[in-house]
Formats: sequence, C-alpha cells, structure tokens
Amino acid sequence: MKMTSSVKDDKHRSVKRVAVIGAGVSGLAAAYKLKSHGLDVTVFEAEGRAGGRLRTVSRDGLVWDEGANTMTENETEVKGLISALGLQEKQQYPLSQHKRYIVKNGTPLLVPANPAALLKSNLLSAQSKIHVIFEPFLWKRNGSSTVCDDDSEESVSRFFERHFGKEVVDYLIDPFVGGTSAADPESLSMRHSFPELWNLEKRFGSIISGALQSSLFGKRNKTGETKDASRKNKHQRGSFSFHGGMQTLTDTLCKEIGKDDLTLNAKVLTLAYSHDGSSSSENWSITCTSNKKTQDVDAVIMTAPLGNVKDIQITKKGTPFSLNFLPQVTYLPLSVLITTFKKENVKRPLEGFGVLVPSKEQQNGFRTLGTLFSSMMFPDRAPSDVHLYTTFIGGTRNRELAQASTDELKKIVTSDLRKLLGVEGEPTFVNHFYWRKGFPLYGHNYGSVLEAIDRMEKDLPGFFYAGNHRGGLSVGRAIASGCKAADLVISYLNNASDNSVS
Ligand SMILES: Cc1cc2nc3c(=O)[nH]c(=O)nc-3n(C[C@H](O)[C@H](O)[C@H](O)COP(=O)(O)OP(=O)(O)OC[C@H]3O[C@@H](n4cnc5c(N)ncnc54)[C@H](O)[C@@H]3O)c2cc1C
Ligand SMILES: C=Cc1c2[nH]c(c1C)Cc1[nH]c(c(CCC(=O)O)c1C)Cc1[nH]c(c(C)c1CCC(=O)O)Cc1[nH]c(c(C)c1C=C)C2
Repeated sequence: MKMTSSVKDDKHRSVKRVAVIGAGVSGLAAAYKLKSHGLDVTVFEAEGRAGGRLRTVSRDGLVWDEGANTMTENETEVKGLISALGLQEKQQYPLSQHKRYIVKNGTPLLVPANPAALLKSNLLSAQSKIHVIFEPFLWKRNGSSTVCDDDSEESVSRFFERHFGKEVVDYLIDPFVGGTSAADPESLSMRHSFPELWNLEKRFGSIISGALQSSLFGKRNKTGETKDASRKNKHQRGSFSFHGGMQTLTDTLCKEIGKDDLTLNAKVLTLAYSHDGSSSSENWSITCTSNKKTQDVDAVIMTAPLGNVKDIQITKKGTPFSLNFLPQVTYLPLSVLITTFKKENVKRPLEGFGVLVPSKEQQNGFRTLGTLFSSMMFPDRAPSDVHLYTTFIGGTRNRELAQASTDELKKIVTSDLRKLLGVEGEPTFVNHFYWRKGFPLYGHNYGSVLEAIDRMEKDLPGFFYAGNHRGGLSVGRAIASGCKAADLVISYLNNASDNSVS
C-alpha cells in the first residue's frame, strides 16, 4: 500500500518537488516563481484562506483592506512579478498620495515634501530647523565623536537625536516608524530598521552630506548602476494598491498557482530531513493538519512567522532538531478599525494619504496611531456620500488598547477623528479586525534572530526561510524575499542533480 503521496521509487524523476509553507505574499511569490521554472510545488497554508497579511473585504458598496493598504515597487522582484502576472492595468494609484499629515498640538499639519517646505512648515521649531540645516557640523558635536561601531544596537531614536535633535525624533521619526512598523523609535534597532542610513553614517558621518555626496556621485557616475537607478526612478510613482484592493495580488497569484497545488487548512506539523546518501531526491517529509499522509519533497521554503516555526516538530536523520537557538521574537498587536461617516458630518475633511499621530500627542488626548483617508485615496471604494477611514490602534505604544472591544475602539476612533477632521455624530459603518501578532519587532536583539535563521538554513540542507521576518516588513520586501528563496532553491536543486549524476 502506498503510504506517501509521492512516488518513492521514482528517485530520478526529472521534475523536482518543493513545499512552500505559508500562503502569504512571500510564499505565493516564491511558489509562482518555482512553478514558472517548471518545478512541482505544493503550498501549505494553516488558515482557510490565502493572502496572510493581505486581506481585502468588499461589502455594502465598500472595499477596505484589513492588512496592508498600499505597496511600493522599489524592489526589482516586485516589478517583475506584477508584469509577469499582467497586473499593471490593475494597479491603482492613490489620489494626492504625497499629502500626508502629522498631528502637532492637536492639529494635522502637512508633512513637508522637500527642504524648502520643511523650512516653511510649523512642524518644527526654528531651533530644530537650524539643527537640521547644520547637521553636517552639529552631529559630531552632539553625539560621541566617533561613528557607532558595527556591533552596538543603537536605537532609532538615539541615532536620529544625535543627528537632528529631539523634536525631529518626536514629530517626524516617531510618527514615521509608527506608520510603517507600529513600533516606537526607542524599541527599534537602527541597524536593522534603516540599514541604508546606518551605512551612510559609517561612510560619511553626517547623514545630510552623505546623502548629498552619494547622490552627486550617482549623477556623475555613468555606470550601469546609475542607469538602473534612474530607470527605477522613472517607474517609481509612489505607493499603489490594485483595483479591488491589495488581495487582488494574492488572488491572482493563487489563480496562477492553481487550486490543486495550494492546500488550505493545512497547518504544517512536522518536517523530517532524511538524506540517506543514495539520492538527491525527496529528502524532506511533511505532515500537516489537512491530510494524515506524509508528503515527500526535495526542498522546503518556510514563510511562516518564526514564532510558528517553533511549534513545528523538525527531525534531522531521525533525531529531533531542536530550535532552542531561535530567540524570542517580539510581536506587536494591532487593531484596524474601518469607519464611514456621511460627508455632511465631516466638517474639516482632508485630502491625501492620511494622518499620523506622534506619541507626544497622547498628551493632547489622542489614542490612535494614525488614519488612512481610504476613500480620498480611492474614491471608488465607498458610495459618493460617505468618507471611508482606516484607523490603526496599538503597536508598542498601546498593546492593551489593541485588544479592546469594537465598541471601545469605535469611541476612541470617533473621538480622534472629531478632533482631527471635525466628524460629528456616530460612524454609519464600523468594522474591526484584530491582529494579535501584526508585526515582528526589528528590536535590539534582531541580529540574533537573523543569525538563528542563517543557522537553520545552514544546518538543514534544502531548507530556506523567507518572509517579513527577514530584510524588511513591507509587502515589496516580503515578495523580494520569497523570490530570492525561490532562486536559492533552484540553484540548490540544480547542484543536487549535478552531484547525483556525476
Ligand atoms: C495591519 C497591517 C498593515 C500593513 N500595512 C502595510 C502597507 O500598507 N504596506 C506594506 O508594504 N506592508 C504592510 N504591512 C506588512 C505586510 O502586509 C507584511 O509584511 C507582508 O504581507 C508579510 O507577508 P509574509 O508572506 O511574509 O507573511 P504572512 O502574510 O504573515 O504569511 C505567512 C502565512 O503563513 C501561514 N502559516 C503560519 N504558520 C503556518 C504553518 N505551521 N503551516 C502552514 N502555514 C502557516 C499564515 O497563516 C500566513 O498565511 C502591513 C501589515 C499589517 C499586519
Ligand atoms: C498608523 C499605523 C500604520 C499605518 N500603516 C501601517 C501602520 C502600522 C503599516 C505599514 N504601512 C506601510 C508599510 C510598509 C513600510 C515600508 O517599509 O515600506 C507598513 C508596514 C506603508 C507606508 N505608510 C506610511 C509610509 C510613509 C509608508 C511607506 C511607503 C510610502 O511612503 O507610501 C505612512 C502611514 N501609515 C499609516 C498612515 C496613516 C500613514 C501616513 C499618513 C497607517
């Protein structure tokens, strides 16, 4: 009787089989790439739906995203994927997306888009503006006289305070990191959150002169790298979504991968590596919740959050492979509240992307992290007589509040939007989605998390890790990480075949 779903005696079949664990955007991008390369792929997804943190809902004439709302095309892998899927026509660019607001003293102020606007803006005091202009000279006097050494885990707040002063941290950096990671600048490691700026300091000292010198150098340099960069800029039209919401991307990926190769409600429980030296094929056996049968594959791409990987029982050549070396990853909880208000009840609506609330503004009674002006960005996502808003609550700033009831959060959101936009009365529609583990924190121990991922890959041949725990939190970075893992699998399998032939 055949106990496994693969053909055990067909050791030298030419088509290799790969398991992708997790059907978030990184796993789906990896699976799509492997399949396009002619490999057999099975995607295992624990939940009853694919998409992970890309999650769009369409109801009552509204379209909203409960996870990622927009993405960028900064990574070449993203551009390649969108074009391979033929999704360019479905890309939806937000109206007035460069208008972003930060709250100061209770009032939303436009974020300055360039240095001249910064000088005119009320977001910073005259003293802070001078600090920014003279950063090339002041940063050395303010901070330690030497550039930080590689191993220290300096926080984002300390780094920027050394360069630009406290007010810049409080009213630019704090809201920016809140709106891109739900974290606060004290908890984040500079090296892991802003590696480019971290390296810029190492090269040039001053951030401003470093940025100027590297852009000048880039303009003078006529090498391929510069041409690439300018080509890239041409195509960078900012953030975008898709018609129908962000899930259009993962739905399209699922369609291309095909139902038969995507198993939902299939939480992976065990992974066994059993290379016996006789063949390069089918070294991995997998069991999951949906199917008691073992599935045999040649390589594995893991995209489940590291916290979940710890729950998987892994064995190597019959012996338990302990994952005790994986450090604890801190996760940030987040609630996302969708509200609509009749247009006539919003007295001071703002056009643009959205508004961010710095931590300091809690002293003025604000409790949310920020709100996206969803129907201002995408007018087709709500009936024309209402405004649709997407508000974020929780993160490191307020872990408890992230878990509050819908009713309590509705009051908090309404109160903040009353102060910011002049909403009156109750929202006409409310929807609440709670992410218990919304984001991994790129905190001060993040170096050890990355080392542990490297160790897993080194000790487990044919095992590759991808997703937003490595190399960045954004959708674009997750896609790039999935595509890179797929490339590594392809060369691993090619090498394995070459070795088994010789
Ligand atoms: C509220 C919110 C807003 C965001 N906004 C933006 C934004 O505007 N722009 C942006 O660029 N990024 C945004 N992000 C970040 C971005 O959405 C994520 O970083 C990205 O989608 C992560 O993709 P992933 O594939 O790495 O992980 P995930 O999407 O988390 O996918 C991992 C999958 O693995 C599955 N899984 C777990 N354990 C197992 C197991 N044992 N077996 C099988 N499957 C398993 C999970 O169910 C999940 O589907 C946001 C995230 C959140 C939470
Ligand atoms: C207020 C909370 C949050 C808002 N969005 C997110 C949170 C936690 C999640 C999020 N948004 C973006 C990313 C990707 C980050 C990246 O590394 O690219 C994540 C994880 C996109 C994004 N949102 C803002 C910026 C500046 C970016 C980067 C891309 C871009 O510039 O478009 C700012 C921002 N986020 C929120 C609001 C209301 C807002 C600005 C007004 C909500």
